[in-house]
Amino acid sequence: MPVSSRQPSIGVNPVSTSPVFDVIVIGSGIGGLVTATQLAAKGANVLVLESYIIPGGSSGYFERQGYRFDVGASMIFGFGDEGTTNLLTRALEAVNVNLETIPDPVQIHYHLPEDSEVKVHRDYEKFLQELIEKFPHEQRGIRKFYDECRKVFNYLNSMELLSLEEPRYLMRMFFQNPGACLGLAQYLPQNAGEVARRYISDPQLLKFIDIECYCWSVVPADFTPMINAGMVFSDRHYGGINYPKGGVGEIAIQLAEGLEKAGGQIHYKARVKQILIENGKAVGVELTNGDVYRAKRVVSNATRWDTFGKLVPAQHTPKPEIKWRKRYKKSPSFLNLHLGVEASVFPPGTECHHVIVEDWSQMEEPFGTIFVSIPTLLDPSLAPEGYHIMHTFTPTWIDEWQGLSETEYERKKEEAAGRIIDRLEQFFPGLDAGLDYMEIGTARSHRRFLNREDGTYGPIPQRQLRGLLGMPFNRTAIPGLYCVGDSTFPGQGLNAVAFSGFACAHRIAVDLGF
Ligand SMILES: NC(=O)c1ccc[n+]([C@@H]2O[C@H](COP(=O)([O-])OP(=O)(O)OC[C@H]3O[C@@H](n4cnc5c(N)ncnc54)[C@H](O)[C@@H]3O)[C@@H](O)[C@H]2O)c1
Ligand SMILES: CC(C)=CCC/C(C)=C/C=C/C(C)=C/C=C/C(C)=C/C=C/C=C(C)/C=C/C=C(C)/C=C/C=C(\C)CCC=C(C)C
Repeated sequence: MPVSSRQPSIGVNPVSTSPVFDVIVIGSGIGGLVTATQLAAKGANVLVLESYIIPGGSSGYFERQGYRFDVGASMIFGFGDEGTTNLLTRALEAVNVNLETIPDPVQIHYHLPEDSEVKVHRDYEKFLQELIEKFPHEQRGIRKFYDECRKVFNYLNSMELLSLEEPRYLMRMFFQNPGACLGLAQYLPQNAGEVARRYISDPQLLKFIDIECYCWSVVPADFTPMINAGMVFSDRHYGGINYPKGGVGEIAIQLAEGLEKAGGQIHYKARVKQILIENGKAVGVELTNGDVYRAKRVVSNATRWDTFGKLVPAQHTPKPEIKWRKRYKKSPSFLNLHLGVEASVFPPGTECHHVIVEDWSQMEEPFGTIFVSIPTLLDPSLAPEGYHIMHTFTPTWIDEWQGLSETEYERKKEEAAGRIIDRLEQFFPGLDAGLDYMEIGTARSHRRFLNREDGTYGPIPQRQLRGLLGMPFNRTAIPGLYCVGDSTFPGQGLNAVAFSGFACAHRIAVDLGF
């Protein structure tokens, strides 16, 4: 129950001063849910407030005509069963829930300019051999670069992954594993591009390293933190990429169930209007319906642009946030086509995930790179018999979709979808004729359904930065207010926001004495 439905806003004394909850989490993306479940498992009294009708945010799902579509990407890292980097497996286990997963033998099938193709096999040696066959003169460089990524991953995978804002944890890690700590400290300021160029000089191969980074970080290798590259380029061979049975949405469903089992609460259709700040400290939230909830700590799983400027009024934006915006900007959003397609369009041997770049000069441009996932090749239960789901997406900015009448907007969506399907025909002949269902989402849909300013996929560097050094951790300059999710260290990706959730919960647990 809310404390009161008529509470004063910022700076005004509250009716009640006793906090009801230990922690309120705004938003049930995977970042928010991992924070909430970790804290509930430690005995904290946690409330999650989600504006939508189900949990998950960009990792949610929707159902249409017998299809269950993933809202966001279907390639999920962090689902291994060994080491410490399997953060999704660990987050579920912490609240006694679990998920069956299906291994994917090939992470990505790249379709590159000049009809070049590369498959990233789960088997590391098989992938390296395939790449070396294309660039035999770079045999040594290829191995050195990917081995160095593996070194970073091995450091991470050998230590408990918690809050880097907790000095006692850092000291403990340092005494337990000084080599890994010093190794990671050395890679924190580096980007993948500079490491790649130490070993590789062929411009075409460097372009391949760029698309290897771009397809998950939406920036080329020179802008992609080496720690993140180490994680992504190794987890896929270590056994971390697995598709959750029942679809990506199951991760959030299970976490929400685990949260309730552990004594936490989650309220849907509960949109937070503002974070209440008294005497400079975050003390609770007010919903759009006027309900007020108070807590000792408030966590925002919204993006930093939505947190500071909307949930915290613009005049209260702390100085470090203004500085952060000079370093990072919003990435583009995506045009998403969620398609139901006749199974005959995909011959045996078709891989689940594809990345298509027809012209290197267009890789970073809107509509330049096309992403495709066909998750029903792994879990057929998500589509009616004889059909597959095909989720295809390509970067687009919000500006493309603003200021249009409803009819113009619909027409523009249809035209853009038609162009993408035409381009996909050469890789999946018969696609157009095999279409059974199509739903088109734009940057506007992301903004509306995911509450993400301009529908952004997340922060990207404004200019070349020093690796991950500029990414903020979970505490903010406002006492009592924390951020979690892709606007915090180490950035975009489910496994990345799961790390952010573990770290946020750890810091709060220490702050509250749990
Ligand atoms: N394959 C993958 O790795 C994959 C797949 C899907 C998503 N993702 C990643 O997940 C990351 C996003 O996860 P996240 O945890 O940062 O957040 P998110 O954006 O997925 O979720 C945020 C949640 O907060 C809710 N919310 C926002 N403002 C609110 C308000 N005012 N009141 C109530 N609820 C509010 C939203 O409705 C949403 O459910 C992205 O980086 C994305 O790339 C990755
Ligand atoms: C003490 C001393 C001396 C020092 C200290 C140091 C240290 C300790 C440090 C540490 C650090 C750490 C821990 C770090 C961590 C990190 C992490 C965890 C990271 C993670 C990451 C992850 C990631 C990035 C992921 C990502 C993913 C993604 C993004 C995905 C996406 C996807 C998509 C988009 C899809 C695509 C599609 C197709 C292909 C179709």
